[in-house]
Amino acid sequence: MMGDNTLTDAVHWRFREDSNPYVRGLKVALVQMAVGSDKAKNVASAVKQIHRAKEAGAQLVALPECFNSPYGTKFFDEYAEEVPSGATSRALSKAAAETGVCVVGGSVPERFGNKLYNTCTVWDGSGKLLAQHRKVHLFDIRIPNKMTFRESEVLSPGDQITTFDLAGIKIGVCICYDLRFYEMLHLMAQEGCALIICPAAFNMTTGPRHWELLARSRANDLQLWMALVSPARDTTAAYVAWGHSMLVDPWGSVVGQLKESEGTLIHEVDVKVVEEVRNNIPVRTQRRTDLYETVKKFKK
Ligand SMILES: NC(=O)CC(=O)C(=O)O
Repeated sequence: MMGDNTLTDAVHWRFREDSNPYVRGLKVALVQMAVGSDKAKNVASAVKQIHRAKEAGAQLVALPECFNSPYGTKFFDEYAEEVPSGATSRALSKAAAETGVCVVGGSVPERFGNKLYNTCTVWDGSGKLLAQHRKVHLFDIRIPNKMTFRESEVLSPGDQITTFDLAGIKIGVCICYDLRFYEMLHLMAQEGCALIICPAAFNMTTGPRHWELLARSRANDLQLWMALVSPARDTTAAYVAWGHSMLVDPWGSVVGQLKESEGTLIHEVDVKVVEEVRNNIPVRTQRRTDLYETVKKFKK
């Protein structure tokens, strides 16, 4: 029997023939929004998009990295807020409670004591803070004649690996540069994640080279769904985001992708595909850990 069962106010699972925990679908919305210099306007736009995604049937709505602030080290201090008492946190919590959807709040510059972090907050459908991820790997790179960026000049790195549970589906969160660190995402897969959500703002140098490559590689290697959410491209900004928010299935296939302008990608994440791929290609049980063991444990 197929039918709709309501387990919580926030999440409506679509159950199919059996009670296998992987036999579930979750409708996700990836909001590729324009981000400008007006913080209140950015937050209002995010709230509006959460409501619109809910109307379109989304059960989980994800926003991009730095959705309330321009992306750049010179902006973080000015735009930073405390979590969860700041205005942006309060707006996301309210939007989640009003719509009953889970909100993965991209990221915001977070002030904590005298430190700043690049932080993603996750809100359940009652508006409660479900998880908080501080970008673990700061974006410090130097590509001669192309770009230099040093988040560590102003930000501190997080020291937690973040996963949360949404009515039985384990979901991991990483932020942008974190995506390049296979070991951390491997641990999320090992912990049972079926989906990893990555709010991210790649740029015009690394975006065309690595964005899709990394999304598909992680999905394929870890045999799970990968959702990457970027701000829309603004060619007048100090840092020009690549855009191209995308959803990749556990086969490594891109099932949906936006272009560079504003838009929302809505798609069902079928958790059953995770099990299917892992059964069909059982690399998880075929590792030669007698020869190598690079990823060992999940430190809480
Ligand atoms: N902005 C980032 O954190 C990462 C990025 O743009 C890249 O890895 O490329």
